[in-house]
Amino acid sequence: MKIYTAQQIYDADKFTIKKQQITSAMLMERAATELFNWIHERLQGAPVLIHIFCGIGNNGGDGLVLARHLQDHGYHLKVYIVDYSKNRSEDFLINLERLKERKVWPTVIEKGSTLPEIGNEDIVVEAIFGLGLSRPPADWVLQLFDYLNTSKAFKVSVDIPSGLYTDRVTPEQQAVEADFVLTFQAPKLIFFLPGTGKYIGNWAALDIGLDQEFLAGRETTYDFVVQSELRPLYREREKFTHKGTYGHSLIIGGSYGKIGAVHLSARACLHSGSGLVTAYVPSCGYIPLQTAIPEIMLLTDPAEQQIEKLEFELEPSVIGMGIGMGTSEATAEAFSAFLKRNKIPLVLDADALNLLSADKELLGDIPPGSVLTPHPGELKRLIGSWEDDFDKLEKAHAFSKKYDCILVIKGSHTFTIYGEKGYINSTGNPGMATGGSGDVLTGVITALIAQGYEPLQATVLGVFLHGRAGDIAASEWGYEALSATLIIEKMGQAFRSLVSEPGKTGESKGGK
Ligand SMILES: NC(=O)C1=CN([C@@H]2O[C@H](COP(=O)(O)OP(=O)(O)OC[C@H]3O[C@@H](n4cnc5c(N)ncnc54)[C@H](OP(=O)(O)O)[C@@H]3O)[C@@H](O)[C@H]2O)[C@@H](O)CC1
Ligand SMILES: [K+]
Repeated sequence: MKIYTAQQIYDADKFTIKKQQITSAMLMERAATELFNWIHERLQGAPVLIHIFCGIGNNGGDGLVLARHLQDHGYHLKVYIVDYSKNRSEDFLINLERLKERKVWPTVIEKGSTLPEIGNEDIVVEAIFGLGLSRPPADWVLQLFDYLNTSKAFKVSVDIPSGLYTDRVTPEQQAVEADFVLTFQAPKLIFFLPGTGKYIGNWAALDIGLDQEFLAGRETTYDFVVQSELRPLYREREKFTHKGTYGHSLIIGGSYGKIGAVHLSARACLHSGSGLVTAYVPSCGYIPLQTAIPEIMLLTDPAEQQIEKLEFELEPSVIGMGIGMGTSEATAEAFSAFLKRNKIPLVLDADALNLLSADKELLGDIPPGSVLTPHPGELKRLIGSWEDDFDKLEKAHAFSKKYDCILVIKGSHTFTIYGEKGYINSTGNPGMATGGSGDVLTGVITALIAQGYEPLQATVLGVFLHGRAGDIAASEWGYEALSATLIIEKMGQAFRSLVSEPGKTGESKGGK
């Protein structure tokens, strides 16, 4: 699902109006009717009080159309005009008249107005600012946002939470904290970034009939990856194949006290379809791993407690490395010498990333197309600190281009960055913020590369499947009890869900 910029949406809006020979007021009618349908389907005429706060632009116009439909269907409502500018849009004015024709007279809220009482059981719909916010709102408007935020009423934002920009974060950012955002046509990038996503409890994208051909022809930087896009990538197994068909993964890592990380990664790799899995660990890992996972093979470093040599004859299809490896001087030396010799594709995680951050010259030695999977702390060490999420993305793209690597920015919505493009994951849940979850992801991506998926496909698919497995596990265990082992146990179901379940599109969890 492409993520369009505000300008691309405005362009699609104009194009659609021209091609379909409709007026902009008709498009607004269509958009706001979708809003109404969505709300009406859920409320079914319930006698709840709905407060609709409208701005004076087209976002406010949407609010007015919604108010008219709600009125026509007998809902209880109070409508307010947040009068932050005298520059009313044409379609706002048209719909204000239409509302007045129905004897609904909105209350004007301006600087110094007493704000309306909002009951805990009421519903607030806010259509104050949409894509058009271009400068900081006046203080009294910010106070209104605060007032809405302190209310316990369920808050729905139209298109985006008022106060958020679509292309930047400001340090003093103040916005409506929406329980639900009903957004037009496609989700916006800010829904998925930690700094702005926290204003969005949940969201749904409403199809307002913008021209599909025009939209499909737009180049976008980001894609919100949904199941229907991944299904064609998935390669079903054929009958006359053998374990050699599905590659040989080598998982390198572990140190005294952290052999479990390799256990998780290797087991995840095994359960994600790698034909063969070998682990390379310090000697102390031999017995526990051999006992715990009989399906894998083991190579051991001559050193007992940490990796110090990193030499082996094996020629695997791909290597996943760094998990639980430690960053001692001896390990760092072995790692650096290994990178100079190695030509095999790499998936680098944890301490491999920390060693790369400590000696950035090593980045020149990683094979092109390698996958790096940092969590936020590791990312900061790799690309340097950032001012806000937009700055972070810019730095991540630059890093990916400079070292020709795939960067996985782990988070509530994991971003996979490769060159100019970014892929936003749609699966996963807060229960997955647990030790070992990242080790599992490394194993999953490694397994997919071993099976012949291109590294970028393997990463995007692996991140999705890892999150899906976590979602399946969470539905059984809840967030608190979720563990990395439970995620691995659901990998099979995650793969199966790709082919057996219709993909959910257009609606998702937010960042709260
Ligand atoms: N495109 C589509 O596909 C469709 C779009 N639709 C809807 O239109 C919405 C976009 O509407 P919009 O462009 O009129 O902008 P909106 O967010 O209502 O802001 C109003 C105006 O406020 C102004 N302004 C800005 N900052 C300010 C500030 N701090 N303090 C004071 N004033 C400020 C600024 O005008 P300015 O003063 O800069 O001339 C701005 O234009 C979109 O989110 C969606 O809901 C649907 O109806 C149909 C399909
Ligand atoms: K809004």
